[in-house]
Amino acid sequence: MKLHTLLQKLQPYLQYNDVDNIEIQSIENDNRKVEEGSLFVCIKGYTVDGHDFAASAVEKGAVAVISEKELSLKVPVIVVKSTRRALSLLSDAFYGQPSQQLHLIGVTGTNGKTTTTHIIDKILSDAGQKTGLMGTMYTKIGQQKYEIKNTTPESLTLQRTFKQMKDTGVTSAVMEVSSHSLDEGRVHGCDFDVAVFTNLTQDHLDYHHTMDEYRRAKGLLFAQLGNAYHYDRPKYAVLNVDDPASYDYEKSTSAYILTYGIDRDADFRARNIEMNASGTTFELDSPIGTYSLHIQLIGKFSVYNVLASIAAAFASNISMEQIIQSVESVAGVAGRFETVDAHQDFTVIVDYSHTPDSLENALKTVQQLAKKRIFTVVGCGGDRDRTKRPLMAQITCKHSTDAIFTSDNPRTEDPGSILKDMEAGVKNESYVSIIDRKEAIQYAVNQAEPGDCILIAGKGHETYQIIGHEHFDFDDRLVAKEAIEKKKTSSK
Ligand SMILES: CC(=O)N[C@H]1[C@@H](OP(=O)(O)OP(=O)(O)OC[C@H]2O[C@@H](n3ccc(=O)[nH]c3=O)[C@H](O)[C@@H]2O)O[C@H](CO)[C@@H](O)[C@@H]1O[C@H](C)C(=O)N[C@@H](C)C(=O)N[C@H](CCC(=O)O)C(=O)O
Ligand SMILES: Nc1ncnc2c1ncn2[C@@H]1O[C@H](COP(=O)(O)OP(=O)(O)OP(=O)(O)O)[C@@H](O)[C@H]1O
Ligand SMILES: N[C@H](CCC[C@H](N)C(=O)O)C(=O)O
Ligand SMILES: [Mg+2]
Repeated sequence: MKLHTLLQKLQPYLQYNDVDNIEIQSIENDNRKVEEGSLFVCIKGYTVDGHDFAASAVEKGAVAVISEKELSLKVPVIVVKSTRRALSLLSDAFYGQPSQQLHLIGVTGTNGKTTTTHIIDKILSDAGQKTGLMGTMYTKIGQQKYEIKNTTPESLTLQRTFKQMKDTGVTSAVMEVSSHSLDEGRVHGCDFDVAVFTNLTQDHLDYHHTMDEYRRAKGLLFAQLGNAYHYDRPKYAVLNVDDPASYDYEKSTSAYILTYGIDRDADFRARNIEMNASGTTFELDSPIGTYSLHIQLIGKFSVYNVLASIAAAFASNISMEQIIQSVESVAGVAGRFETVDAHQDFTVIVDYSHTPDSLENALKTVQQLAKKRIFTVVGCGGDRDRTKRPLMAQITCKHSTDAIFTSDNPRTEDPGSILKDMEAGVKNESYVSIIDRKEAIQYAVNQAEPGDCILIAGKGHETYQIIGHEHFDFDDRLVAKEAIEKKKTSSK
């Protein structure tokens, strides 16, 4: 593609000299990936400044550079106010605006994004569509899964992935949209058709600093959604009426609104919810009638995720009969309230609750199921929101009989200091702190008696533990199984 054509997408009112004949073969924002013919975009990051790598990018073959300041280089340097924004718009243009050719559903909110995207993906693929999915666990194109670094990748990867989806026949894509990605503008240039809001509770205050800022970041998804009757495709915002942030988002979007909820009246409302160990039943009021559902998922929070998914699928023109058939057959998402079965006589649940709200929801659900003691093994991630640590410790002590604090992913923080931050929230409570997560799980397993329940919270599907900058193999589900086997062997 000609650089001149690309730049017109960026700043159509500006004339560019010396760029007429420059052909761009690729866009890169990492000098290590630059090849002959690349356009290098300098991003001032949180750890390093991409502008420092511009000269090296040119040596490797970059034919032009997008920068936030003048640079003295032997290739044209185009100065823009925000290179992150430029990267999003240029990537969208370079790959032929692929998201406009997909039915794109974005899901944002503190908790439930991964679960909701998976339910929506199942409904759409059961309806015969080839789908794409992007989120915390992986990128999926059809049945093929690819590793992913961020929940929402940066714009270059994102647009390249949309192009790959489009080229392989995907018609609908569903993705998690993190608050970080909205704040950094990774999703500028994405043409969303449906935007879903799950909920807003405390997390990521290390990044956003205040809940107002965090709420504003999530709201950007609804603000960028576009008009209800713009283009030939209607746009929908799917909002949770039981969460007050929805009222802000409703004001910030000009898309059609579909609401869901349990406690308040909504377009999609669940009533008469009944839960047992094998699933949940409820009555669903919808704009086109009332239905009875039995889902295999457990907990009030699961009902919210199912309602959000139903509304998003409805906005995607799937019939209610098809939607209900699909949601009733969803068995669960890996690492989300996943039970570990090693033929033991107590229950072990691995769950990805790593925020105060999700931990409380998970524990309240465990309380409804547990017959006897509840052991909770939980830690808090390092290099992340410190203020959630004492809260998570309080919630653990409040809803468990036995609280066992341990390490999550300490990253570059001292695991002992993270535990101290947790312990500060529960000065008058009883708990045990065991830094080593494997030992903590073994401790809970050794104590558990028939009928007890162990909740291992925080790491869900993760198959690693990050200590320092290194990833070590660690899977709560496997570690719990091994611990159970060890207990059985030692009691023989
Ligand atoms: C704090 C934050 O958001 N960081 C994100 C940010 O990284 P950064 O700004 O620090 O980048 P950097 O490493 O300083 O590099 C700056 C520039 O120099 C370039 N570079 C760098 C080194 C080099 O040798 N050569 C070079 O050219 C880099 O390619 C980059 O363009 O931009 C990167 C690209 O988009 C992200 O991968 C990275 O996410 C890091 C890994 C991260 O941990 N992010 C978390 C906080 C996050 O975004 N989480 C949300 C999920 C949250 C949730 O699920 O609730 C997410 O969407 O993943
Ligand atoms: N709707 C919900 N409301 C509150 N808690 C929920 C909800 N859905 C799931 N949870 C809890 O949050 C945990 C994480 O769920 P999920 O992975 O779907 O969320 P997420 O928003 O994708 O999280 P992340 O921000 O880490 O990507 C689950 O293990 C469960 O304990
Ligand atoms: N998307 C979240 C995941 C947290 C998972 C938890 N295990 C941790 O490491 O804190 C984050 O990056 O903050
Ligand atoms: Mg997720």
